[in-house]
Amino acid sequence: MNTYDVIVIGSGPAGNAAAYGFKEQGEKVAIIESDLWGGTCPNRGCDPKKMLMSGVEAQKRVSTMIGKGFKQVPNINWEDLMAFKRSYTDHVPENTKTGLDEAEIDRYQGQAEFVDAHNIMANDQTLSADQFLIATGQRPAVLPIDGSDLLQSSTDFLALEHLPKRVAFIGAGYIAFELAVIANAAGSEVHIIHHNERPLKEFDKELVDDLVNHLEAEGIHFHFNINTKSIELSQPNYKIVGEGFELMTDMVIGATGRVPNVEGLHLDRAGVAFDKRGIQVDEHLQTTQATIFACGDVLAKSQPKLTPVAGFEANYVVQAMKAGSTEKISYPLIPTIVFGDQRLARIGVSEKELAEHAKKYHSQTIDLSSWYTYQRINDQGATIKLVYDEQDQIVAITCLSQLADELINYLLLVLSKKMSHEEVAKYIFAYPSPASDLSYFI
Ligand SMILES: Cc1cc2nc3c(=O)[nH]c(=O)nc-3n(C[C@H](O)[C@H](O)[C@H](O)COP(=O)(O)OP(=O)(O)OC[C@H]3O[C@@H](n4cnc5c(N)ncnc54)[C@H](O)[C@@H]3O)c2cc1C
Ligand SMILES: NC(=O)c1ccc[n+]([C@@H]2O[C@H](COP(=O)([O-])OP(=O)(O)OC[C@H]3O[C@@H](n4cnc5c(N)ncnc54)[C@H](O)[C@@H]3O)[C@@H](O)[C@H]2O)c1
Repeated sequence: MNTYDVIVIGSGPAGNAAAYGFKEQGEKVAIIESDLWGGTCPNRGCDPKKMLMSGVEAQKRVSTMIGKGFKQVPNINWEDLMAFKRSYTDHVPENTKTGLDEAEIDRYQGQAEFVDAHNIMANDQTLSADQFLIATGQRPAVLPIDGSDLLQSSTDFLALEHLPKRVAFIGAGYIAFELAVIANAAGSEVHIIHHNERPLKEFDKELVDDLVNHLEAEGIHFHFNINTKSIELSQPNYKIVGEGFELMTDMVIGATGRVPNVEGLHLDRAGVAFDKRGIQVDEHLQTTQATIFACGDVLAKSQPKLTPVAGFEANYVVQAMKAGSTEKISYPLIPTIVFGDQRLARIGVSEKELAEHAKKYHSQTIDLSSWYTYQRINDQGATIKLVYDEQDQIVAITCLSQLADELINYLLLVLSKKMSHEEVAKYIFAYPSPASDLSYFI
């Protein structure tokens, strides 16, 4: 039987980063992956989505300049854009494997199943280790409705050879917004069906409403307060049925969240507790079994499920597992972005906290469209909202603009370092750029 110091389960951003970390610490390490090496982010998540989004960004930059030197909005050729995406994704599993091999981290392909707290099976082989790290991520949730087998997922969308004429998304979170923008820009008729009237509920309502208005003007159809009851196959199309609602479409994407990959692991045999949100861990990312830790999307934790969060936890857990005991994990500020031609980005105290203690906070919304940074790119929807506490300290910021993804990272540094206006004003930022506006916000 092959024996290791540590076995990592899952080769996504969490597991892969941790495996290298253990190796650098001089441990004998193995990693088990049941599907594509590299995990969700580079194969069927962030990275392929952003490759497709780059086509949208190029198109939308021209469309905001119509009448200002440009006459025509360019069409997106889906097949070519997909080939561009594949030029990256096709190499991810092989490159991931090569990297692990070069680092002398043993790889096993197969669904990992615990035998007990020190032994695991992968592809009929039993492996043993002193410690395990579970980093098995999440998969798309499937709505429990009639015809749920007809639902497709973000994974299917990101691999579409040909774009259907009509696409409907059920759910109005990150995935629906981002993929809807891509499909709409590439020429599909796009519908987003949501069960209440509050899409993207982790983001500021005022700016979400602005984003919805912008996307409606771009041609995306929103249907709020629709409880989807069933999906029917109406060859060759699909009929989505809700109360007093029917919609014909060519593809239905379920985008109602993601669920942790825990079932196949036989966690009960290893004494690892979990619930429907994921694996339970303490503040050292240790599970209910002392020798088994977990990190990344599979955790039952409230931190957003994002690639940089998975990487942060991986770095932490390598130290925690090696040292036996370290300080509790302490998360820095975590910025989040909904990508699109208009990007919605936020940082700081959660919308839930702001709503629950509304009296403690006050805010200011600034229309940035006439600021030179945004005027020069004709970004007419550019807005920033700053939320302050009773001491007038900034506690949360939401921005909506073509440059929000850049701006939020500068604001992350300013907020993390608790920089005052005077401190920000000491720096000379390159002009004109989103950074050169910083001292006017802070
Ligand atoms: C469409 C989409 C877009 C996204 N966009 C962004 C974005 O723009 N920015 C961002 O920060 N995040 C984004 N995310 C989230 C990001 O992809 C995840 O947060 C990140 O991949 C989590 O990493 P992980 O290693 O925890 O899990 P994963 O990347 O999911 O990796 C887990 C791995 O474990 C494997 N596995 C599962 N069970 C077993 C088992 N029993 N045995 C062996 N292996 C197993 C899986 O096959 C998988 O490869 C996006 C996600 C999706 C779906
Ligand atoms: N840009 C990014 O960072 C990015 C992009 C994509 C995905 N992600 C990650 O992937 C996760 C999953 O994304 P997601 O969009 O699937 O989940 P999500 O949790 O962001 O959104 C799911 C949405 O579906 C709605 N919903 C739930 N049940 C419904 C029903 N029966 N009918 C209609 N709507 C329903 C919810 O109210 C919610 O708005 C995200 O939370 C995030 O962690 C991140």
